[in-house]
Amino acid sequence: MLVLVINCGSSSVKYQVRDTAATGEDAQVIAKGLIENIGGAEIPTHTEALHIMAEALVEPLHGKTIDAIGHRVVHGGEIFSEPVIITEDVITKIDELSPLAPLHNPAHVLGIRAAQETYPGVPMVAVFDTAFHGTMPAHAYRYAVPEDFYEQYGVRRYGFHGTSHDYVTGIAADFLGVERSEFNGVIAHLGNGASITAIEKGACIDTSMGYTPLAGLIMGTRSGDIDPSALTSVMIQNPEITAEKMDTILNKQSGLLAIAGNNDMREVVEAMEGGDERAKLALDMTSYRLAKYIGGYHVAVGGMQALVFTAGIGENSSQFRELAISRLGALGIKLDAEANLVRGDEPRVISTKDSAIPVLVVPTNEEKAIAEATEALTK
Ligand SMILES: Nc1ncnc2c1ncn2[C@@H]1O[C@H](COP(=O)(O)OP(=O)(O)O)[C@@H](O)[C@H]1O
Ligand SMILES: CC(=O)OP(=O)(O)O
Ligand SMILES: [Mg+2]
Repeated sequence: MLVLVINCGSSSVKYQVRDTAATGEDAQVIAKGLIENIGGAEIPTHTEALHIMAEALVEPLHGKTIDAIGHRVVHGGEIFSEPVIITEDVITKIDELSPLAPLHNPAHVLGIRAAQETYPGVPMVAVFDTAFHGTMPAHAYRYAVPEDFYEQYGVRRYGFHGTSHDYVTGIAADFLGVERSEFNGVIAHLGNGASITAIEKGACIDTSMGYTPLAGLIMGTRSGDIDPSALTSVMIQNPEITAEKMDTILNKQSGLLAIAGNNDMREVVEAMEGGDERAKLALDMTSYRLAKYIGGYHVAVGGMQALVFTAGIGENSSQFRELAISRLGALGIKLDAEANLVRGDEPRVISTKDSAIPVLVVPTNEEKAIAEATEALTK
């Protein structure tokens, strides 16, 4: 089956056409691309972006047609606990969840509408980042604020990157030769956005992102956890900082960017190695925060059988992994410095044989997971 996977961001569209029947990643990926700067003069809306994508796909498709389209949707609220066929009602609900993911959901709706125009009649599926986290118990997802916040505004922890955490959990259990339903682990998805998930018996019982993808770990441009009173205090002292401005500051002008002056992990590591103090502080803060979460989730899952790194930084930055793992001595975790330098697309162990808990690197593949979910609902 030929599945077009679309990940519509606010100003970009990432896409892949995958042949789910082919064997191996290289054979499955028929075409992929990234269209940026939507909203500018050349590509004013998602409709034009999808036209550009459709044009770019004509040649690699060789006259074959797309059988189904899978859309990554960041927020499914409490409504969607698994992938669904997209209907008018589903689009309305994704739109209604926009206050919970103002950067993401409105773009998804535009992308779905544009895909309907560009590929009329092709069945479409929405795959939600939040869905995998639906198994969290109330003591993990509730916040200790008045009941009304939850009842009226849906204020609770939802969690994100679920497609990745789910996929990586399955691969890690397989790799360790453990039944997924018996697997307890901690998965660190470290990309531009970063989140960590506590896995008990193969399911999510806690995760670091919250009501929005701002919470938890320190990320490229997002602050992660911060005392909310600090923000209200700053806003009271400086009324020019409106709620909208504060939201932008915390999501786009914080994290590594705020402390190190750069949000690209490669460049921050390079700067630290060159003696840059700001870069060093930023990496110390980021790895310390991560290590605290790992310790906490080790307790939450009743003792992890493995710690797993994935996504852009988790898969590629041996330096950042080393910084984080060097803080985990209390858990008896020991890094194998040589294994940590090995690169590749396969799951691998980066801890020593006598490490109390194995540490793995497992490459994620959200597009593959979305294509498979789309196929399952449309074939
Ligand atoms: N070779 C590498 N070494 C260190 N960091 C890397 C490397 N490749 C990518 N990264 C980092 O991965 C992050 C992007 O991760 P990715 O999972 O692609 O994010 P997203 O999907 O959210 O755009 C960036 O911080 C980038 O610096
Ligand atoms: C939900 C989220 O943080 O997504 P991304 O990592 O793609 O920004
Ligand atoms: Mg990502």
